[in-house]
Amino acid sequence: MAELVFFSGTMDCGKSTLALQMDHNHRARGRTGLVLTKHDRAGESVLSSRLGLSREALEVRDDLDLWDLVVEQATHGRSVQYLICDESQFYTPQQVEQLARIVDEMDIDVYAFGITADFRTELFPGSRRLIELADRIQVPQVEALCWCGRRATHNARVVDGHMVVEGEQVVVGDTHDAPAGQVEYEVLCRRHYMRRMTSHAAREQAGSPDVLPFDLGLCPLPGAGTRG
Ligand SMILES: Nc1ncnc2c1ncn2[C@@H]1O[C@H](COP(=O)(O)OP(=O)(O)O)[C@@H](O)[C@H]1O
Ligand SMILES: Cc1cn([C@H]2C[C@H](O)[C@@H](COP(=O)(O)O)O2)c(=O)[nH]c1=O
Repeated sequence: MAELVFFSGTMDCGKSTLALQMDHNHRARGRTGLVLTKHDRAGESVLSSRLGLSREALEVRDDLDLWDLVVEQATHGRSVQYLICDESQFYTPQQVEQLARIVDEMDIDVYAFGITADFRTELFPGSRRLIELADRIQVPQVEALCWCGRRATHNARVVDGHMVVEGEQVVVGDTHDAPAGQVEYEVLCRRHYMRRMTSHAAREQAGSPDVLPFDLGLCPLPGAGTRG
């Protein structure tokens, strides 16, 4: 029986890599599917992973009806046995409902990949609907880590090293250093998310003669790589 599976984790935990691997494995066994994405960092109509792999993908625009898309493929004699849906946090709730219908009424497997919450810890509307409707929610095996060494659970938005908690929900970006004044992201454990303690802020505090180690949450200095 087909399933709607939501592979969900923080940024940079390997979701897009897994999406590409799953597509590869299905295709290697002669199955035919569609690969979709929305607002990938690498640009339009591409699904890219930080490991360097990428492939062409169908860009999901807000007005795209995913049910109609699959029906149209079938009408043209193209068999669809699975869907890979990356960056699914950006899909509309209606599109997620269309995915569930595709699973139930067409018996097609749908594998969705995405982050659950934004930089304010609020659920993206698409992710909320996926959590509500998915047969299974699966956490990728590779953990992204906070600078302190703990498992990262939150996505922080950072500008010039400082965490921001206000702004547009959607700003496409990466976890690498961004040019001055531009948005980048850093994954943090909850403790450091709550304290707004990015790696940059922790380094600044550690350098200050006024700060005791306790102020860093008994954590080692950034880069030390052990848990506090
Ligand atoms: N140079 C590298 N060598 C090995 N693994 C890497 C390298 N760069 C990135 N990665 C892996 O890729 C993961 C990010 O993969 P990606 O699929 O882009 O993540 P996501 O889609 O969840 O944001 C990192 O957590 C890391 O495990
Ligand atoms: C937290 C957060 C993230 N985004 C954007 C940033 C990236 O373009 C994607 C996540 O991609 P990844 O493959 O999981 O790294 O989402 C955003 O727009 N708003 C946010 O709050």
